[in-house]
Amino acid sequence: MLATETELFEQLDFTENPLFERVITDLMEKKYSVVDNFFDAQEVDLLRATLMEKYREDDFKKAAIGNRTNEVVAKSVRGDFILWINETTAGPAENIFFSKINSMVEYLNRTCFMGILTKEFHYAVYPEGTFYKRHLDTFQNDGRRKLSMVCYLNEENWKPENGGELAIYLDENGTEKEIDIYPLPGRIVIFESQELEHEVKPVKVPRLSITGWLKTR
Ligand SMILES: O=C(O)CCC(=O)C(=O)O
Ligand SMILES: [Fe+2]
Repeated sequence: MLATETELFEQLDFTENPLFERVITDLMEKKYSVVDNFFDAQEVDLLRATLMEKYREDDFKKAAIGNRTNEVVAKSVRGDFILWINETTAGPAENIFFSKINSMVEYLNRTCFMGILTKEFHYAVYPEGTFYKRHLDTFQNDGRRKLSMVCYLNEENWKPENGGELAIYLDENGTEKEIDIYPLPGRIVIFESQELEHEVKPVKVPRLSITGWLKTR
């Protein structure tokens, strides 16, 4: 019967991905997920080299608070420098980055109907002494931001003394709980943009990353 055949094809075409399944479970249970070695050492090296090349060319801008209609550079809130990544003009490193991100997005849309339609990503460099005060990623009045994603690109020997933890604030039955996540190379953190307040603690050595948002429009 036709319907059954169609169903069968849909099943054949689908391979469960344990990593993405864990991300989904984490998001449902605690609104965030940390995946180590999402990018391997070679991929991190390539992405870091690309970031540094653009940084040296001085392409980065001081990050602003707010969107284009509400642009204020507030050093007291955040001290990072950013460069938006255009997927259509992406180089080799960024293509590797987007192909992994895209396969995860497809998986999320397919298995949990997340409805992710667009995404935006930027490189970020936090020079020594900078931070990003506690905030919610919807401060830009952008309700389309569904999931926030950060991918860390520092060198292998990142130490706790370097600071720069991502602190995520959870509400556990009315009590606040802080989770500190170190920016280890290859690690990604995904969390609910509309739900979780977070901050980047002051860094003692430059901290490199790609940050982005998966959006519903
Ligand atoms: O770099 C991080 O760990 C988080 C960055 C962040 O919160 C942001 O750019 O909105
Ligand atoms: Fe943020």
